Amino acid sequence: LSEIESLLKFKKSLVIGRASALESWDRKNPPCKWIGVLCDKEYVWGLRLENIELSGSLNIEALMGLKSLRSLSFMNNKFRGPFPEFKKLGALKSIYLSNNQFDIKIPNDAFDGMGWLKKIYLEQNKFSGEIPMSMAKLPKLLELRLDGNRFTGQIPEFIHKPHMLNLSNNALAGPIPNILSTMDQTMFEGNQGLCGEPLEIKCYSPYNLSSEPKASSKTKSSKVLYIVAAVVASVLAILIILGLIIVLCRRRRNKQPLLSPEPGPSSLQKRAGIQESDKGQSSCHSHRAAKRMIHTTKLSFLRDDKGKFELQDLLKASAEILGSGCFGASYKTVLSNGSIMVVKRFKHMNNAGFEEFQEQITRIGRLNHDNLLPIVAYYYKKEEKLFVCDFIEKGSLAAHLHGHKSSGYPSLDWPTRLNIVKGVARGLLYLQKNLPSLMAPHGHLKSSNVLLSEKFDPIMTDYGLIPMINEESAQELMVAYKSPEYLKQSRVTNKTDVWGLGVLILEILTGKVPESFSQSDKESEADMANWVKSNFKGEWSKELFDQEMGKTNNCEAEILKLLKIGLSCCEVDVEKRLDIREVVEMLEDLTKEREGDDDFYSTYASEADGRSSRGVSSEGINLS
Ligand SMILES: Nc1ncnc2c1ncn2[C@@H]1O[C@H](COP(=O)(O)OP(=O)(O)OP(=O)(O)O)[C@@H](O)[C@H]1O
Repeated sequence: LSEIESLLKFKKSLVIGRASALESWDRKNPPCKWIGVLCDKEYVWGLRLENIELSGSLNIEALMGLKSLRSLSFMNNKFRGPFPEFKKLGALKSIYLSNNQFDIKIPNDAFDGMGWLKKIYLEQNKFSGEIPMSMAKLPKLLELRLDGNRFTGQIPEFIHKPHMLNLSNNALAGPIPNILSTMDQTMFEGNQGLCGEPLEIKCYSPYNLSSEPKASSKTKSSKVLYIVAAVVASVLAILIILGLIIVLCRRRRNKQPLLSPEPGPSSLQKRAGIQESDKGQSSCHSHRAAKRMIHTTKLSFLRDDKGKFELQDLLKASAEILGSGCFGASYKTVLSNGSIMVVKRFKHMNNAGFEEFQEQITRIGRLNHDNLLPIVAYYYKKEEKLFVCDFIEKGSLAAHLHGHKSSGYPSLDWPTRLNIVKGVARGLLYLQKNLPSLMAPHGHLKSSNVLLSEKFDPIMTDYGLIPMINEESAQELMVAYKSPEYLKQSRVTNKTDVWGLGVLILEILTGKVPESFSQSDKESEADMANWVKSNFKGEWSKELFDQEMGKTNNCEAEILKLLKIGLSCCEVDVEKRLDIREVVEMLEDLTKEREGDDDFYSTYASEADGRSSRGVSSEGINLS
């Protein structure tokens, strides 16, 4: 078959959700002009069909006519069904199937004979069963992502250590093979049964016995022990479930409502139009129903340092609207115990079912970092989600940069701005390490989602939400999907948050609103970088930088360095863009020369007119 015939045959096996997505796949155009077909010297070397709601089957056999084919990407689609027969394409170097709906076991020999395969991305599907042995035996494997699936059993012995491996959030058990023991521990997190280095969980019998080749009698006894342990665990689990069901049924019989009777519309209720939930009318036939009932009628707490309060307390409290974003409005409410909380109401959040939602929110709830605002509690109902968190008095970075005159706060000075950038970068690095299953662990970084603490340290909100937001709304509303890689190649990568940070740096330095550069082709934030690039002549210029920054106090060299870091973060080519670890290091280096100069802030304070806290008044402007 010619390349055209092969591709058209392959297309026939696809069901295309977005009707016009493959319109260009037509005989009248050469295949190298077709959408998603990547060519090198007129030969097809890759297919990149991402984010176009593809389903149906992947007719790998049809692609055998493409002799130069090396890379296949079908990420972010709706494929399911049998595992594609990639091994028929022995010269493939990379396979991307992330974020699809595969819910099958991968045959053990699925990768046999794929001697050139370097990259396998299968994360965020529902693959089950054991990790295939043929995968662990690939001689050139460099990058492997299997996170966010349902793989079970032990990790096979890899014949060599991949550069990048992510097995987090599966159901793997047993000892981590020695060869992988020096990898980052986050790559194994979220697997209940794994033990050994790099996790801080010691392997006890039976797994520590089976980690090395053993005499057959030992293997047998470890198997027996394992079976006994599994039986005991199952019996215990059944007893706990039965106990829970009995407790819930008794509660119901005693007619103890989970929510007290509604006294009439309350303030938050009135303002937000929040409906009271089903009041637990469901029967308690199963544990699952019981569990769901709890979560549809009560607030679920992720932290307990705020004391417990009920949904009713929130609904009764007086509420003030803080603002409305793309996903809904945020309200400030004062509880009867005096705590001031913010309730954010989320629309467009039905991407994940109840269990997936809960998994993701639990992951977010485990995070703990000074530059991340924790979610205190949440309320789940199919059509409505509420997130509750602390009220941050000083409000958002956006308000301080673009509306400080009306907010009554002085404008932000240079050291404060630099401190904000550093904190945001550290927070992003932490997110990347701790939510490794997400391509863009923040995904929605913008100045209104950076709040400022009492000491003007940044506290980020609205992170980790991508898996929960409806796909179409995410593509329309979330910052990550406005990145050049999404607009040009329909992909979000693990450097997408870096691009968001770059835009934030440019916003902080220029005082310009990124959205004001919006064009009809929607490449708004990339245009802000272009604007800076075309106005930056490599040296200090009064026009480029925010006049509200006040005196720059001989820090021009540092400011210029930060601008260059910001521009490197906005590099359109993802490969050339810095990664977040590099950005953090560069930011730490930026002020190395004045390290140990504890007087920096105070000197600054004394020289900046009218500076209160860590801001300067606009009268102090003196950009030299
Ligand atoms: N915990 C909080 N404390 C103080 N102000 C907050 C808090 N959470 C949000 N805000 C502010 O409330 C306003 C509305 O926030 P909200 O998150 O609803 O929308 P947004 O950030 O403008 O957009 P998006 O919905 O895209 O995140 C913003 O100005 C935000 O900075």
